[in-house]
Amino acid sequence: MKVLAVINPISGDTDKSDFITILSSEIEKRNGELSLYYTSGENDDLKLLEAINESKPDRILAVGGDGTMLMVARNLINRSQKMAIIPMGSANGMATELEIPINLRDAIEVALDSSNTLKLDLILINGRHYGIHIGDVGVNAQIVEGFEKEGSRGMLSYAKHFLNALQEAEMIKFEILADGKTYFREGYMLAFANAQKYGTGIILNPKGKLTDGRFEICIVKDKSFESIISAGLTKLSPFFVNEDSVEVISCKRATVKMENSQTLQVDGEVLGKYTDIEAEAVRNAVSIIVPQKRISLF
Ligand SMILES: Nc1ncnc2c1ncn2[C@@H]1O[C@H](COP(=O)(O)OP(=O)(O)OP(=O)(O)O)[C@@H](O)[C@H]1O
Repeated sequence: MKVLAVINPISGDTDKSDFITILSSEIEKRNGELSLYYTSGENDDLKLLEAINESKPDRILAVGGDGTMLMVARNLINRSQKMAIIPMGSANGMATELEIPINLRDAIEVALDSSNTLKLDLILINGRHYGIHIGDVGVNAQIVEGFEKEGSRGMLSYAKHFLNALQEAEMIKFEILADGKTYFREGYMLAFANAQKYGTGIILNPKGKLTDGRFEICIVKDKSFESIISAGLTKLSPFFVNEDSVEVISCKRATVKMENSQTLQVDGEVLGKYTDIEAEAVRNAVSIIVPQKRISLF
């Protein structure tokens, strides 16, 4: 078995050298071959494709957070290689969602030995940005933006920006065209959700399925949303955003228009400010290795 590990050296602010030692020895035990690609944050898409063409791996391990996972996933669309996730980010939303173990040895075992794969949908935003997890405008995008500007990482800093952004949150008017139907709505945020929850464990979209060829537009409408502060701080107990404060529209394709341009974040990356956002589900775009036995069924 040929394995390419795509490693984000800075994700989660953790050193990856112990992990690489364990991974090398586990691959050696299985008579496999390991190649490493370290992300630089510059031109990684192109360089990763070169690394894949050179090492011709059977499995590709995304070692980092959701951002690293998305970078690997979007480069595997229409390719035969399967990807696995080693959760080593500051928030590992997709790993949690897919029930990938947080314990590194267990995650390595799944990545190397499981034959169970899911064909995951992606969301294509404005025709050129892929998302795998959750993208949004409004209060959460402002937190991510503040977080990025400060150049800080980690949950505490996230919580600080969370509080600032919540205090300044404004109602935004949305004109939504989803699968041919028009909706006029107002809310503190609007999310394009492929998955159910954020990396913090906040469940935004309880009906989300990663493999159904659809995504959900979730409009958060009231300030009871403030209660998610506690969930943002603890990371421990999953918190359901009050059902009455979120409207969920399930669709395959949507356009959202806003009066004033709003910051858009997708999977933790700020893409810029937009007044118009188009989103489209890309069905079964990438094969992801998941544990042999999973509790929830997708
Ligand atoms: N060598 C590097 N130096 C600086 N940034 C990098 C490097 N490699 C990747 N990146 C950046 O790391 C980000 C992805 O991080 P990822 O989501 O995997 O981990 P994370 O710790 O969860 O991140 P975050 O702290 O943003 O939540 C991308 O913005 C990418 O451009």
